[in-house]
Amino acid sequence: MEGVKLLSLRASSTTTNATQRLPSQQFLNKSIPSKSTFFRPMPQTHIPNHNPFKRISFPSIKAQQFDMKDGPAVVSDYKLSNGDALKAKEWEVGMFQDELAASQGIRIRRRRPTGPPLHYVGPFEFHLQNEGSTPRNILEEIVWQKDVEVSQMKEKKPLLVLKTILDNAPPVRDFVGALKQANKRTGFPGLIAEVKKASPSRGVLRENFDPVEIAKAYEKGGAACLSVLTDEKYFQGSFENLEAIRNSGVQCPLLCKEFVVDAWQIYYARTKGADAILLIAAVLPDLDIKYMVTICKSLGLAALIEVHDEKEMDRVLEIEGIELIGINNRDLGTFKVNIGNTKKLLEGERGRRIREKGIIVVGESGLFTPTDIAYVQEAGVKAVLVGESIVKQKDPTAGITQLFGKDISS
Ligand SMILES: O=C(O)c1ccccc1NCC(=O)[C@H](O)[C@H](O)COP(=O)(O)O
Repeated sequence: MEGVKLLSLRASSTTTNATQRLPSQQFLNKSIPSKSTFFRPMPQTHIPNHNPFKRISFPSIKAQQFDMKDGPAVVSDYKLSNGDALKAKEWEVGMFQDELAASQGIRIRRRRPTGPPLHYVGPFEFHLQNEGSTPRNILEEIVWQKDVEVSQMKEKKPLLVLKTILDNAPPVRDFVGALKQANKRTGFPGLIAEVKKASPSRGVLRENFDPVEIAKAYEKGGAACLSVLTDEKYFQGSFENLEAIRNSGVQCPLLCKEFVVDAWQIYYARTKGADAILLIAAVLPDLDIKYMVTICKSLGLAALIEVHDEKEMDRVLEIEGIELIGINNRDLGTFKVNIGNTKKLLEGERGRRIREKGIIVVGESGLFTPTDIAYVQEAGVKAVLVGESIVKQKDPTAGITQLFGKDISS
C-alpha cells in the first residue's frame, strides 16, 4: 500500500505541571493545566497538501516518557498508511483551525485535542500528555460534545437529505421584523422569551416542563419571539421541542438556541422549524461567522450573533450584513452575570457604529425586574432575551407582566 514518508518527528521531554481551578460547580475539584499541550505556537506546523507523497513536517510533540536518551529524535522513512495519513491530516487541520481561532482571541478549541494519531509516534514507546484534552471551561466542554454529536447526526441525515426536506418546508417567519414591531408597539424592548428547562449554571429551572404550554403562555403574555434550547445534554432541550412548538399553532418566530459548530446545524434547525439561529462569537472565527451568516440568508433565517466582550463586539462589527447582535451578560466560561456588560459594550464609538449600521441589539441573560429592563433599554437595546426569570414562574404569562412591570400583551 502506498504511504507517505514521515521525514522528521521531533520529541521533547518537557512537561507542564502548573494547574488552575475551573470556575463552574460541575468542574469543582478538577484541575487543568494552565497551558494546553496542543495549543501553543508551533511554527513548524504545516498543513500537508493533498498529495500524499509530499513531505509533511510535524510539530514538536511533548512526551512524558520517551525511551530515547535526551534531546530530539529524528525518524526517517517511517511509512504511514493512507488511512493513517488521513488521520494525521485531520489532526493537523484541527490544530491549524485552533491556532487561527486563537489569533482572533478565541480561546475555545472546536474539538477535543486527541493528540496525533498513534502512528506519529513511530517506533518509540512514549505516552503523550493528555492534559490538553481536558476542557478549559463549560463552553469548551459543550462545544466538544457538540462536535461529536453533530458528526453522528450528519451521518444519519446528510446535507443532501436536509436540502430535499427544505424544498417543501413552510415559509420562514420574520424574526427581526417581529422584534422591531414589538418594540414599536409596546415602547419596551421586544421580548425573546426562552423555553429553557435547565442550564449548567442554574440546574433544573422547571420540573413540570411542557414546552408547548410554556410557548403558548409566552405568546399570550406578549413575547415577540421565542428562543428554544435544543441542546439535550446540558440544557435538557431538544429539536423535538422546537418542532412541537412550531407545529402547535404558536405564531411567534422561533430562535434555535444551539451551539453551532458546523453549517450543517443551520440547515437542520431550519428543517425543524427555526426562523433564526444563534451563532456564538466566542466559538466561531470571523470567516465561519461570515460563511454561516450567508447560509442563514440563503435560507431566510435571521442570525443572532452573540458577543460577550469588547473584542468579540469589534470583530463582529467588522462583518458585513449583520442585523442582530446579542450581548450576553453571562460569561459562558465562568457563569458570572453582570447586566452592566450590555451598557459597557454599547458605550461610545461602538454604540455609534451599531446605530449607524441599524443593528438591533439584544440584551441577554440575568434580567429579572422592570428596573433591569429599563437599564438595558437605556443602554440602547431594542430587544431582550430572557429565560430563567419567566420560565420559573408558575404562570409564565404573568411572569412576563411582572418582568416588564406592565401587561405588554396588547
Ligand atoms: O445559562 C447557562 O448556564 C449557560 C451556560 C453555558 C452556556 C450558555 C448558557 N446559557 C445560555 C444563555 O445565555 C441564556 O440561556 C439566555 O441568555 C437566557 O438567560 P437567563 O435569562 O439568565 O436564563
